[in-house]
Amino acid sequence: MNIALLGYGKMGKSIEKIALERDHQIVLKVTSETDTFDLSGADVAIDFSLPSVAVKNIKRALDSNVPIISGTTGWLDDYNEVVTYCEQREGSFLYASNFSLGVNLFFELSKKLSQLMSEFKAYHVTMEEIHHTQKLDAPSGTAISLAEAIIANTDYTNWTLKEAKPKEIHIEAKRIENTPGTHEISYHSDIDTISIKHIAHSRAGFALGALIAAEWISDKKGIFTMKDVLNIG
Ligand SMILES: NC(=O)C1=CN([C@@H]2O[C@H](COP(=O)(O)OP(=O)(O)OC[C@H]3O[C@@H](n4cnc5c(N)ncnc54)[C@H](O)[C@@H]3O)[C@@H](O)[C@H]2O)C=CC1
Ligand SMILES: O=C(O)C1=N[C@H](C(=O)O)C[C@H](O)C1
Repeated sequence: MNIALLGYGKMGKSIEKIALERDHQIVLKVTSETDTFDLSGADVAIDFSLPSVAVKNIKRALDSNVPIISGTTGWLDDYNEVVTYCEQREGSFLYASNFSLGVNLFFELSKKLSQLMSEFKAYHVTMEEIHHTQKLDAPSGTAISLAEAIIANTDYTNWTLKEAKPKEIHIEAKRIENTPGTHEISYHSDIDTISIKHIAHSRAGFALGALIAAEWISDKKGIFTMKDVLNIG
């Protein structure tokens, strides 16, 4: 496949490495230095850029009739607008807050745990996410996905980075040098704590998942998630 990389930072470079190993070609690399670009030679576009430019990039790919995968986090207030834009153009679009197989399994594990724990009111849930110090958004997109799924399956109402009131999920966002991404969910009672944790050892899982999604979407039309790609959940 001919791949356009919209964003050629830490993730763009990780994706390029794995794409070449899987016999794909990188036909375009867009960075903050790029003035104009042409997507006509691309079979698929992969956006790992910045929260402030992701929507523009996604719309640009849809305007060019190129299927678009987005992993950029921190822009989801505009998600519904992007879905409508894609539907109007009969395009192909897939967003995932986390492309790694491990985290997508962790999403399922957390959902099941939240359903189980919703019956046991002595426990309250908290979350911790740790990422590298260059990360622009907090909490992580993955933490938001995890929290939203807990809210959908329990009587928690919202998440907060501040001190949690009853029915709120407290998320602690830590920033530590060279940390690719760690997420831990804990259910606390006076007697004990139950925790589940996912630790990314590198960016390879995110990059491989994004490429698998790009290969999968290249001959499809519609709006998708990683559940469609991995056939889980
Ligand atoms: N969904 C997932 O599995 C993952 C998502 N992410 C997210 O991906 C995004 C990028 O992460 P990193 O690569 O670590 O960031 P980074 O800061 O290393 O790279 C960002 C890139 O975007 C480029 N850029 C700036 N303006 C642009 C524009 N107008 N169009 C296209 N590119 C532009 C920058 O020049 C840079 O190359 C973040 O939002 C991060 O949260 C990161 C890892 C995994
Ligand atoms: O910025 C990152 O690095 C990551 N961002 C994603 C997120 O916000 O959840 C996914 C992963 O945790 C790495």
